[in-house]
Amino acid sequence: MFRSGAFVADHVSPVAGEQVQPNGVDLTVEAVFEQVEPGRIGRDGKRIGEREEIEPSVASAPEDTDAGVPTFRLSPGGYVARYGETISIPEGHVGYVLPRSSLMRNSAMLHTAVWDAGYTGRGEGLLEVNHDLELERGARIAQLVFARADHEETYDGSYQGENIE
Ligand SMILES: O=c1ccn([C@H]2C[C@H](O)[C@@H](COP(=O)(O)OP(=O)(O)OP(=O)(O)O)O2)c(=O)[nH]1
Repeated sequence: MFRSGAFVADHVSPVAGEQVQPNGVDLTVEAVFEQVEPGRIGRDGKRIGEREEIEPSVASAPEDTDAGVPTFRLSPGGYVARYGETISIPEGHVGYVLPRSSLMRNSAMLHTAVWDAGYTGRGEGLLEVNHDLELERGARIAQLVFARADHEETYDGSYQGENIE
């Protein structure tokens, strides 16, 4: 059974009222990276390839609708997007992040994996861009939902506590 958005919101920080949806909490994009070196997935262990952070630009022309708002201007390619919220998956639950459909409607997609019980961090997703895309920093790109789930242990992997200042 999936939990309510109000329940999910208790495990997301920071969260504004407008991010809380009936069945989950909207996540925003805080940073975007482009991988520049090979990574490796081994039978034991893995190495995450080096990345470069994409700098958002700020339009200053008064006629621009996004004047003053840092905006990632992305050409087609694969990017790693970091969410703006710290997420904690409570025991007895599993998390899923689903993309906002407006991304798909703009020929982009957010690919995500399983969020384990016990994980805390500011996680990441793979942003696939198939057509030039302007993404304002802080824009909502995804929704986090929680389902009740049995588990033996809690998450204790290398991403525990990632990206928390
Ligand atoms: O789209 C996702 C899915 C998960 N996570 C976080 C939460 C999850 O608990 C953690 C680890 O995910 P997973 O277990 O799939 O990664 P792994 O490659 O198996 O890492 P590890 O070896 O640490 O288990 O990463 C994300 O940031 N983004």
